[in-house]
Amino acid sequence: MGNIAIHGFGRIGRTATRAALLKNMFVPFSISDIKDSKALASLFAYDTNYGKYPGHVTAQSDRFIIDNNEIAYLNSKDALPDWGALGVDVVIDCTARATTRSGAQAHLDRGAKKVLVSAPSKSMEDCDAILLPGINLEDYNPSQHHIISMGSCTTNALAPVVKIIGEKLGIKSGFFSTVHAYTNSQSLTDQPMNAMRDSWAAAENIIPSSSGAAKALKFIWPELNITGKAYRVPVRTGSIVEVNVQVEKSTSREEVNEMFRTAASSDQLRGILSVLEDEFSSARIVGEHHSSIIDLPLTQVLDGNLLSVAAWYDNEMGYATRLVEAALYFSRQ
Ligand SMILES: NC(=O)c1ccc[n+]([C@@H]2O[C@H](COP(=O)([O-])OP(=O)(O)OC[C@H]3O[C@@H](n4cnc5c(N)ncnc54)[C@H](O)[C@@H]3O)[C@@H](O)[C@H]2O)c1
Repeated sequence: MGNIAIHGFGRIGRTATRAALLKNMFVPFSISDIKDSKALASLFAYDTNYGKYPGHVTAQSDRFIIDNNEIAYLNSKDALPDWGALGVDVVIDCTARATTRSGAQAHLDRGAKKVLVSAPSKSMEDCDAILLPGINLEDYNPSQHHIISMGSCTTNALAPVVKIIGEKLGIKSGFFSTVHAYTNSQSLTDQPMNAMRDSWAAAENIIPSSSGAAKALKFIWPELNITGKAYRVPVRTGSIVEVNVQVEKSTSREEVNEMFRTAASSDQLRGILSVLEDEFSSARIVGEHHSSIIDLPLTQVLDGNLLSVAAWYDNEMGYATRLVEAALYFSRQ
């Protein structure tokens, strides 16, 4: 297995590290950020969304000690780490700065072999592939794919839904809307932001927003005719995407729900897709490692061909778990 580095130790970087360590997947070779290591260690140890890390966490200026693992801390305020000299193979970029090709290429120029971007790239030209666990990870081509985007948390929640409905019933066209927790890209109180709607207080508003999920899905299924948007709402994590599609083949609510039950226990989607039989709210899925959790009681079918399906996802933990699984996969190829 090659060395994996976490670059950007914010919500996704810390949650990915927690998932990698607690699921015994790997110990990151290094963690890098531009902030103080002690502050970052404190945030890792005591997390508002996931509670106290169940182990020992301390920091010095150049390292974290988590459990019995010493993990190098590289402050990259002035320059990116020299990945080649360090022997790092896969950099998971969780800073939002690698969504352009030049931002991601900077890691390759510093000697990394692969960059895994924790977001949708700005355009198809800004990455070599969009690869999602359970969907198309096996399309990874080590000689061609060096900058890999894993899409967004919403992409990963939507993809199993689109895959199953597409394969079993055929999708003519459709819309999705995700009701999404707020994130650090929004404002705590009102202030002008680049995206106008982000200018209003995140914990006090329902904020319509764009979603890059449809664009990322088109990389996987170029013929897919789906588009959608997001509504950012005042929860700290935990989101739900509703997909409304017209299907080719007439179906029933019972048939659709049975399709998802079967898919959730399939080899390809076990651990990625799950189903809820009972009625819950978003608190139910906070901390879940599955990245697409179908709320079966919400499934609706109108006139046989108009279908509505809702999938929950912990936008942090579900996505971060897929991210470390993907990084591990690339590091082993
Ligand atoms: N939060 C979510 O629910 C979520 C889900 C999926 C994907 N994402 C994506 O993941 C990325 C990170 O999101 P986040 O919510 O973790 O953001 P965040 O603001 O919590 O974390 C970003 C981290 O990157 C660090 N950073 C900034 N510039 C840096 C630099 N030049 N070098 C090193 N570190 C730097 C920051 O100090 C911070 O710790 C974004 O692209 C976001 O779209 C977020």
